[in-house]
Amino acid sequence: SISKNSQRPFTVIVEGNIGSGKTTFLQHFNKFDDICVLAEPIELWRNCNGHNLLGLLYEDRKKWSFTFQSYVQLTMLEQHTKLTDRPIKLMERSIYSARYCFVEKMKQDGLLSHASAAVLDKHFEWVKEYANVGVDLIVYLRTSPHVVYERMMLRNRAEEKSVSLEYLQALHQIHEDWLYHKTIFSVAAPVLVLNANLDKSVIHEEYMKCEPQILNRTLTVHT
Ligand SMILES: Cc1cc2cn([C@H]3C[C@H](O)[C@@H](CO)O3)c(=O)nc2[nH]1
Repeated sequence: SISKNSQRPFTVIVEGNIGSGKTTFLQHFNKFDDICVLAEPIELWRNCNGHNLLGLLYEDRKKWSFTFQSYVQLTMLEQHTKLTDRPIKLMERSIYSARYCFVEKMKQDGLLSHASAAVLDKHFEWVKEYANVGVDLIVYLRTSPHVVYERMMLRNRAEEKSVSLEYLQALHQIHEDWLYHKTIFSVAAPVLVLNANLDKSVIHEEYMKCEPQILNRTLTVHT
């Protein structure tokens, strides 16, 4: 039988810490007509019917974590299932990093009650089972917490003023356990690890290394 994935484009997700260069990576691949590039829908999180959920999150994590992650999960589901006539879809983050990195961290920090986490988990499990959210390749922009902390401070995103080095270190460790050591959650697809500590002046050579894998149009029917 034709599986639910047969209509899906070759789907690549780019994962990494805050400040790991995901936007720069996506921009590098914008030039290919075959690729539908989907940046993280941060503007939706900044304006949900006029509410800046991202701002609220960083003002009071305990109060807004559930609200924020609920909306993130919906917007990422929208991106996963967004139709495109292009053979390849390249997404910044995913429904997987939402659950395995950010929700996980909020659970660890007690910012999500067990009840709230259970509701997010039920929603995630349903989506994984019944929605078209399959992935074919994960690009892991691997960085050191000190490097991304510097970049985050330089980028100076208003809402992120309160983000600490400790938070980035914890988020880094969760990404490492998930995508490098593969010791915590299931990994949805093969992982390509890039050294994303490299300076902007040479990082494009590192990105070019994975062009063959990303531009590869597997003709296999997804089973
Ligand atoms: C999927 C997903 C992305 C994402 C981003 N964020 C935060 C980290 C950054 O400060 C900002 C933009 O990535 O949003 C989050 O708290 N939870 C998330 N879940």
